[in-house]
Amino acid sequence: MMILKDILYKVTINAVVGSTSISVNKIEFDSRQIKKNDVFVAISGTITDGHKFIEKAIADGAIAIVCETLPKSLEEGVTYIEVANSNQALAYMAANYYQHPSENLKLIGVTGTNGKTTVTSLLYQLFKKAGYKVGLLSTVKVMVDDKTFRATHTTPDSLTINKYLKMMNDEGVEFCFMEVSSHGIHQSRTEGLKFAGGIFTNLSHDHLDYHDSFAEYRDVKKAFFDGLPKDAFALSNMDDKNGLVMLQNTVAKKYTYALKNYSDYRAQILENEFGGLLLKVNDNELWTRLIGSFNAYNILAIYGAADLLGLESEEVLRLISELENVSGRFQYFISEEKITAIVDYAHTPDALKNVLETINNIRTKNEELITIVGCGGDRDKTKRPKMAHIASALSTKVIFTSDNPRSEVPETIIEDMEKGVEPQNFKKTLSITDRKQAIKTACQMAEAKDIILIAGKGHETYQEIKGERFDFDDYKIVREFLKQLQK
Ligand SMILES: CC(=O)N[C@H]1[C@@H](OP(=O)(O)OP(=O)(O)OC[C@H]2O[C@@H](n3ccc(=O)[nH]c3=O)[C@H](O)[C@@H]2O)O[C@H](CO)[C@@H](O)[C@@H]1O[C@H](C)C(=O)N[C@@H](C)C(=O)N[C@H](CCC(=O)O)C(=O)O
Ligand SMILES: Nc1ncnc2c1ncn2[C@@H]1O[C@H](COP(=O)(O)OP(=O)(O)OP(=O)(O)O)[C@@H](O)[C@H]1O
Repeated sequence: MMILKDILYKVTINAVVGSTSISVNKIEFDSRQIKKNDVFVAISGTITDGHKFIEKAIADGAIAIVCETLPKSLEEGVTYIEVANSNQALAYMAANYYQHPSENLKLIGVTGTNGKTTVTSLLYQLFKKAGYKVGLLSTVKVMVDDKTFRATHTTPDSLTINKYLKMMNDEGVEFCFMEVSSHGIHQSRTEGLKFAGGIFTNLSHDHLDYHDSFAEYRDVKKAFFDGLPKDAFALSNMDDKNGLVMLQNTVAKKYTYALKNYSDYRAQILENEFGGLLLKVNDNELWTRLIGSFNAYNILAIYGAADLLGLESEEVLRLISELENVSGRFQYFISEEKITAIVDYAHTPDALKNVLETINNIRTKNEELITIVGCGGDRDKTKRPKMAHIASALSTKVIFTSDNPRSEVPETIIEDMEKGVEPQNFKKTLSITDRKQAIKTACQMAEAKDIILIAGKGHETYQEIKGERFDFDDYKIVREFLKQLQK
């Protein structure tokens, strides 16, 4: 139980009806979760409006309502708080309710289009190896030191974030690495948190189904850096054309990393092969099992962050060489028949291009590259032809297939993709709606030394069709087919 007044600290309040000295049990923003003496925060969402459920919340026991517009008729005995922004109010209320857990550890936020999961997960691994108690809030999973929890979002809602951070406090966690998505920033999920550092990976075409324009998407990311406190660090990628923009208005201490441009943390790729990367980082040689030039950026960001967080440079170099790739991120194996199968989460044009270029830089001319790729339903349609264009231009064969069609007809998504294929590349492409069948066909087509890339789903273990999730694991399926095909 907490006093409502205390939970409202720092919330921008327009009007109060009733007493704020009442005891409330917990905070909820979903009327379906309301129990007796809870406070209900009404949020106007993308599908519906929480304000429609105020009456229901009261009927189910809510004792206080936080909303942007007061209902026409007010219930006796219920406290109403009119706020400027419910999402923001929720974020401050969550931090107050859980006693500001972000202030009791070093919280590092990683934002950008690609690389968030890789950078946060590797930082988690690195700090664990260095002997610390560590937390992780990522798309793949949430870790409270050694305890694993299922992730529902890249950046969960503010109540969930604070709940996990409080658990981390209770476990004695010193560092927490969290992914900060543009949806998360836009919906104020990270507001009221005290960050000790922010890392920018890169910015490319993504989420234009949600944000109105690229400029808005960029400014949302920038807002995260604008909000960092003075004693935090802001570490940005100078090889990305928006790297400087991120640092423009922040009061945090600014640091940079790059492969091509002048920066605080610099790297040069000395070797790039299927076994890993050899880098020269600020005059030291660094070996990593991670593959591909984009991972040189991730490694550099990790190196910089570890340095800024006080880890000793030599130890960091040693520990980085022990890091394992994140599940579903360039996860690969080589079959008995010497066919290489790679599963990668690349589901944006940029990420797909990176992965394909990485493979093409490593493979020889007589090794074929068969790519299996699809695009999600109910999401940004403009990336469909772009991804098909990239896949068909950079592979020897391509199979277009389904990737979480959701409420859409999968064949229509594939047709949208096919529009991006240039005429001279048509003969390389094939469309097989059923993803399992597409993987099987690729396995049958492949010969020794060929490479199969299955892009888009990475660590996901389901296929989402018409609101239902069916078991589906690219890595498991390709392994089984390649095993069956062994002669
Ligand atoms: C588009 C989007 O971001 N939606 C998020 C948003 O929900 P919403 O705005 O759609 O909510 P809504 O359904 O309109 O409902 C409005 C309000 O009414 C309430 N309600 C609703 C029904 C009811 O009976 N009673 C009730 O009180 C809801 O609890 C909500 O508070 O707020 C919810 C609570 O925080 C999120 O769970 C939800 O994420 C949905 C599930 C989602 O898919 N989000 C994705 C797009 C997302 O956030 N992705 C990013 C990463 C993307 C990436 O980088 O790939 C992420 O950080 O995960
Ligand atoms: N620094 C990078 N630059 C470009 N591409 C990258 C980078 N790091 C990873 N990728 C590619 O993007 C894919 C997604 O990587 P990762 O999961 O780390 O990104 P993310 O930002 O967490 O994306 P999401 O929020 O959608 O999970 C990887 O599988 C890889 O192909």
